[in-house]
Amino acid sequence: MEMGKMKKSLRIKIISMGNAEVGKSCIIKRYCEKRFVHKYLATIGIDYGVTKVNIRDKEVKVNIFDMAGHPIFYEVRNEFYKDTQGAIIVFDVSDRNSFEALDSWLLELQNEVGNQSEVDNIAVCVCANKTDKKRVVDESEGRIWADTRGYHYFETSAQTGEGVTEMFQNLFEGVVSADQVEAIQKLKAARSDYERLGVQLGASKDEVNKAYRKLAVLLHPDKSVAPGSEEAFKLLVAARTTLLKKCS
Ligand SMILES: Nc1nc2c(ncn2[C@@H]2O[C@H](COP(=O)(O)OP(=O)(O)OP(=O)(O)O)[C@@H](O)[C@H]2O)c(=O)[nH]1
Repeated sequence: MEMGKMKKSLRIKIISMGNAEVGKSCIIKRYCEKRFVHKYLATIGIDYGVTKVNIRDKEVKVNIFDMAGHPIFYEVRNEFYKDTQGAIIVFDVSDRNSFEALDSWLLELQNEVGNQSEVDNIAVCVCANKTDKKRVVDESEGRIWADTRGYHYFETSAQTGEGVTEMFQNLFEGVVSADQVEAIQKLKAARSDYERLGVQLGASKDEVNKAYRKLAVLLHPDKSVAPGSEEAFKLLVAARTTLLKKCS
């Protein structure tokens, strides 16, 4: 079989958070349009969809878990936080309660993910939605909330489309850097340890170590949340070990 055909496409997991009726589903639908495969799992209060996006020329599959915002669905939502790489946290600019609820959504995220370093690795975009409506929460208030927590802030309207594409693009780029994507794909597709490290046959110890370090910085599981980086890192370590043995 041709190697190229065996390459798995990259996958990322995104969730939506925010009070009921703030417009989470509408934002997602607006973005995904015709490419959105929509399955409503009514009994568990979650909408699940898959879309494909290009992040700087790399095709990435995005699994979107659209959470029901109503408190009664908490027991259903909580199991979907695991392994999340990106999150949109939405409030409605015409509803102050939904803005004031943002901290409790963050708390839910922290509680469910558990590990703080994992939480820190999640790319988060704050959406001030329904900007087409009469607002009661100013842009400056929303922006300050997001900035003080280190999140990107976007003003969106699922109705007019304002800010939606820009917000998702930013989110995806926050999850997967182009260099990481490329390094993972190359490592997985490579057919020899030399190819994995990108060194010539008969490379010296120094060359092997140098090539290893360059890739390890990108792929170390503590640093990379790009999908597949853990597996790629293992391949990298194994390739280096084998080649170093050959050098001595
Ligand atoms: N004017 C206006 N209405 C919006 C906008 N986005 C969503 N809505 C409306 O707000 C309501 C709720 O939208 P949904 O997307 O279903 O809200 P949700 O956050 O997914 O709600 P839950 O699934 O209950 O958590 C719908 O009636 C939408 O038509 C927007 O940008 N502008």
